Amino acid sequence: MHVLVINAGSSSLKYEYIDTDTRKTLCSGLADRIGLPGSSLVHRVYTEAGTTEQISQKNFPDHTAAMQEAVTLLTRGQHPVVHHPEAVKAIGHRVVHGGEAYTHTVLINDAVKADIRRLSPLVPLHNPANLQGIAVAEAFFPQARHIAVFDTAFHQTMPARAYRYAIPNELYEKQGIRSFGFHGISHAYVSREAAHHLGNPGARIITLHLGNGCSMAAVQNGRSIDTSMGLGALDGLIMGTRSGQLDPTVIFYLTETLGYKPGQVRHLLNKESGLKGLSGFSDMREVHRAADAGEKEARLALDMYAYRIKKFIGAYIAAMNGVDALVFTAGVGENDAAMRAQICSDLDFFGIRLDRTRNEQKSSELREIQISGALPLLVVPTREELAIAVETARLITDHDENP
Ligand SMILES: Nc1ncnc2c1ncn2[C@@H]1O[C@H](COP(=O)(O)OP(=O)(O)O)[C@@H](O)[C@H]1O
Ligand SMILES: CC(=O)OP(=O)(O)O
Ligand SMILES: [Mg+2]
Repeated sequence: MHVLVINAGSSSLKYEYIDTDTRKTLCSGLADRIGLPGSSLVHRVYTEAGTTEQISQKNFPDHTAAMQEAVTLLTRGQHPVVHHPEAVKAIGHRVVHGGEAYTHTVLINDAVKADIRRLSPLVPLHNPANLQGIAVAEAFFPQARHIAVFDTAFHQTMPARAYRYAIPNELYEKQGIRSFGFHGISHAYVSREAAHHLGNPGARIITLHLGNGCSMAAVQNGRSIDTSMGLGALDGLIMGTRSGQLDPTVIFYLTETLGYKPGQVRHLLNKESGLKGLSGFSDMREVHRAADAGEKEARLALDMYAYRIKKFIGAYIAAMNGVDALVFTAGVGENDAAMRAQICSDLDFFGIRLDRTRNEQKSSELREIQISGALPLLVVPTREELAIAVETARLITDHDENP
């Protein structure tokens, strides 16, 4: 089946057109800086002959304008991939928050959209953008079936002892306040690839998704049993611009003593914190450059980032009474050998011992980076879009076979 996958962010729109039978991406695109000056769309088409790239430097005032351009390039670009928008029959959308109701992929209808909207305050950077992506795609592809694949769904297997907060019961029972966890599409995909590689479906795996947003998961028997994000996508690890875990007292102090408004606190913790708050840079490559140039704040940011991750590794080894593999994925996890080395340093008590040469090698395939005989340390490139496409195709096939 051919599936168009849409991953809408607050100021970006990513898409991939995937053949789920061959697992091949036929074309992909990224529009960024939507609504800002200097927006652009990079559209790539992959053929037997190689990759062609078309860059559109137009200004995209909103996601609709970016999608319009994507449709134009898909149908009438230098290498059209579909001949008419009507040829697109299946569209898979990444939706970040699905709450407790969505443990699986679903066909999008008005009730599903209302639920995604209701959860928006919990993930202000994500669900509103996802809804916009759905609206725009529905307008351009009214004949297609639109499917939501949720970042929260994989973590719905967590036991109550992991997902509950120690606050009065009625806040869970009546208001639904609990931990959900995110990046589930990625944690599920890379843990499955790792278990397959190890030949052990029951493996205890710790997955480290280190991108702009960062989270870890403890996966046992293919099920998430704990994860570092919570009610929203702010808890846990230090991220590009998000704080990760902190004592809630910080929030009371900001609002009650320093006079911050709730919206200012939300902005501070989502957009001005993390690596950016510590070093001035949200992009890990720039933090490294600054640290290498001797900037102490950047060095401390790297130390804090790695230290936080080490503590979660320890926690998840305890949660699973052991571990069979660690899996690094996403932008930092896949590409940043120096950070992987810092995270793995001084964890030999757990059998974690990195091989320097293997760690430095670059590849777009799954690979092992531990010294021989040590705990498997894997780098597994995440393919969230492929995972969304496969889920979308599966749901549509199920529907058609059992209408
Ligand atoms: N070679 C690299 N070395 C270090 N960090 C990298 C490298 N390539 C990408 N990154 C980092 O990966 C992060 C983005 O990860 P990515 O998974 O693409 O994010 P997103 O959450 O937007 O999908 C950025 O902090 C970027 O600096
Ligand atoms: C949930 C989340 O943090 O997603 P992203 O990494 O795409 O921002
Ligand atoms: Mg990502």
